[in-house]
Amino acid sequence: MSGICGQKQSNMKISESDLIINPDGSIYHLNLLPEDIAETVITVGDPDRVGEVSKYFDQVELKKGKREFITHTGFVGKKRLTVLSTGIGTDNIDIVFNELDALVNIDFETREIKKELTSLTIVRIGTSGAVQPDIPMGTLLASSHGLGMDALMSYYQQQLSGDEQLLMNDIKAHFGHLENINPYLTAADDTLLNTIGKDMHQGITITAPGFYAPQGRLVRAKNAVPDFISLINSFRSNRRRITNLEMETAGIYALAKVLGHKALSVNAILASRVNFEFSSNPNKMVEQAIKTVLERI
Ligand SMILES: O=P(O)(O)O[C@H]1O[C@H](CO)[C@@H](O)[C@H]1O
Ligand SMILES: O=c1cc[nH]c(=O)[nH]1
Repeated sequence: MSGICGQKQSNMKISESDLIINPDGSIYHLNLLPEDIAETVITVGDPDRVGEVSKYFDQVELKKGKREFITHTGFVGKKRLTVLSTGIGTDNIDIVFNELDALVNIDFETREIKKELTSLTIVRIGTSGAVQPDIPMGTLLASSHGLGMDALMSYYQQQLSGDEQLLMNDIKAHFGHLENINPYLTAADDTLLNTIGKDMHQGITITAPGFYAPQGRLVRAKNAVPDFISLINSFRSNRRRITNLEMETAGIYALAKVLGHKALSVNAILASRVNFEFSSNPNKMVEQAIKTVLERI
């Protein structure tokens, strides 16, 4: 088929260069067939964490992978679950979320958008650093919002709710002097936040486009934004505050909403950036996060 360029419409075929399907019928990067994924998906950053989640499955029906994208699908009791690694960063989230959505919402035979769309439930189990002194290492934190400091959502159309817009106004006022950063904001799925995230610490998670200077770390290269952690942890909007830093949540929340999926990010806090501490036993904290999410999902 020759390529149809431009914006996709629901009655148009999506071209072979916009949506790449491998010769075996699988989606380009994830290497998955539509039937390979469950409607509830756990994402993790680290490919090695996929097995740490699926070891709790009662039955594993599928293990596939390509590059950093490792997928296991199986059952916990009667519930079918997929766990999938995204690797690091929102550039990978762009790939994972567009391809997960294509697996459920595009007919791979006709290359058309399906008439009935499926809304996936997607829960990230990640690691993160806290920026508030009362959030110690070992905390399990559910992100009420993802605040992206990367560029991903400069390339997508996004509509904010009234609440998101009010919070965004305060964010723009606080961070407006950082001329090269164009922040974006999306709330968690409310139901997931109040079920899986219930009784967890909750707060705004900043998603950074890097681990070092973009998270206020100073090793040898000089930082362009001085006192970044103080700038972050002094932000307030009514009773809302920024609680932690990592590298995927904002992209996940924003693309999930754009594509009609439900998302929550649960963070095992491995670092306290204000107390200059990093966990000596990160695996134990991640294990706790995995068990808690699997009990509640
Ligand atoms: O442990 P994961 O899920 O990868 O999450 C965090 O750890 C990585 C950085 O070390 C980034 O991906 C960050 O978001
Ligand atoms: O400080 C931290 C810890 C884990 N992951 C991050 O991105 N930052």
